[in-house]
Amino acid sequence: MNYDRILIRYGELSLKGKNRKLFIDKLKKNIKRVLRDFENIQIEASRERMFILLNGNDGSEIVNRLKSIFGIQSFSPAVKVEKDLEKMKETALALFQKNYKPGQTFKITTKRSDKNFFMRTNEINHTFGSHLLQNVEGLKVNVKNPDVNLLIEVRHEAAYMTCETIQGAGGLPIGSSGKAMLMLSGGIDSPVAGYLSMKRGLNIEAVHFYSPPFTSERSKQKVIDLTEKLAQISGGVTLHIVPFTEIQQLIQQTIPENYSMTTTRRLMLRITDEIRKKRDGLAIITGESLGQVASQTLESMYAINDVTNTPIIRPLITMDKTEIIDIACDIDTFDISNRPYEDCCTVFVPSSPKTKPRRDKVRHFESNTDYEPLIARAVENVEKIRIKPQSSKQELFEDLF
Ligand SMILES: Nc1ncnc2c1ncn2[C@@H]1O[C@H](COP(=O)(O)OP(=O)(O)OP(=O)(O)O)[C@@H](O)[C@H]1O
Repeated sequence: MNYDRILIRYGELSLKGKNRKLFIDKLKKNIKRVLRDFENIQIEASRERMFILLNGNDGSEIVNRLKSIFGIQSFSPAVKVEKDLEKMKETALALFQKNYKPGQTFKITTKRSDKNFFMRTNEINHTFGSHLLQNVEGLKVNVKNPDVNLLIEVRHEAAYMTCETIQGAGGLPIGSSGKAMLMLSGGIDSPVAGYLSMKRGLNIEAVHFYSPPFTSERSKQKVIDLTEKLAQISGGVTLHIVPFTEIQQLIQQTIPENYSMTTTRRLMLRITDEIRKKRDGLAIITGESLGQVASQTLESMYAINDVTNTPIIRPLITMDKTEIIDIACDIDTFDISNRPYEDCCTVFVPSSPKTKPRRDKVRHFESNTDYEPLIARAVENVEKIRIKPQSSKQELFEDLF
């Protein structure tokens, strides 16, 4: 008895009332994209469940790819069976024998969403439990901590059976919450902020400020590689590389040193906002975490945020560095972020930046310079790169199929 499909549970989508259809459509589209190289799979979606019909394809690789798709709470390789008691028993036994090793314990868990099915949940558990006990020698039940949990879902159209439930990535399907611009430095934090935003359904485009010759090709490559990691999750990310040298040099000449970082951040935000407008985004994402460095005190954020009314999303704002690093390791960006190449902000960092800059002061310092033409020029000269994921790696789950 081999699994012939994958049953997908939506998780949080079930809370979304009227938007449900939109979310399910997005999820279906995202799954299709991730599995586009599997030629004859079929995806069937209903309000409660989605099914991927394998039609002879490699299930282990499909399982592997599904693990990182947002909007999936959990999923199971499964078999579909007609709601005929004898056929169900036969299938349950065959499936169990395939997944059980002598000496292991088991239990049956039934989900009966077809309320017209002639047996109730407990009755199904008992009937199938007895059937397995009668047919598998030495088998024992363990309700609390079984080695094998045979799940039976009795649905309207058929019953489904599985011995595996795999944790999904959770969250909402990418694209279901709209588009936002991620300010992506070469550091540890901003890729994590991008990942968490995608997890809540945001489609992201990345914006990176680059100051050659003070920052090298290798620092640019680092940001491309980080974007590639994010693209692996979403299927593709547009990266906007903003030439920033001219503006940074002007800031050095016109702004008192201890306020130069505040102005730098304000100009980055203004430019990102201009790119956002052109790209129809609705928010800006940063990797800021409260109190982490001088630019991330509340006073600093207040002075920097002054330049725009656009929502600024800061997914890491309350997180500790260790928590951020754990996620960076999970999403495989930590080692890239740790490459020792300079960022435009580290090159121009003042020796003692103001940790509590005042908004009126920074406005005053900037009032002597017309930044508009420089901002327009930077936006005009943005280098736009569409970054696609590399082909995904195959790991784990071979033995399920
Ligand atoms: N060169 C850059 N290009 C684009 N965004 C940047 C750049 N430098 C900083 N940012 C944005 O500003 C945020 C705060 O940057 P800062 O250097 O103060 O903090 P950080 O803790 O080092 O963040 P990160 O680890 O993301 O670099 C970053 O998370 C990022 O969103």
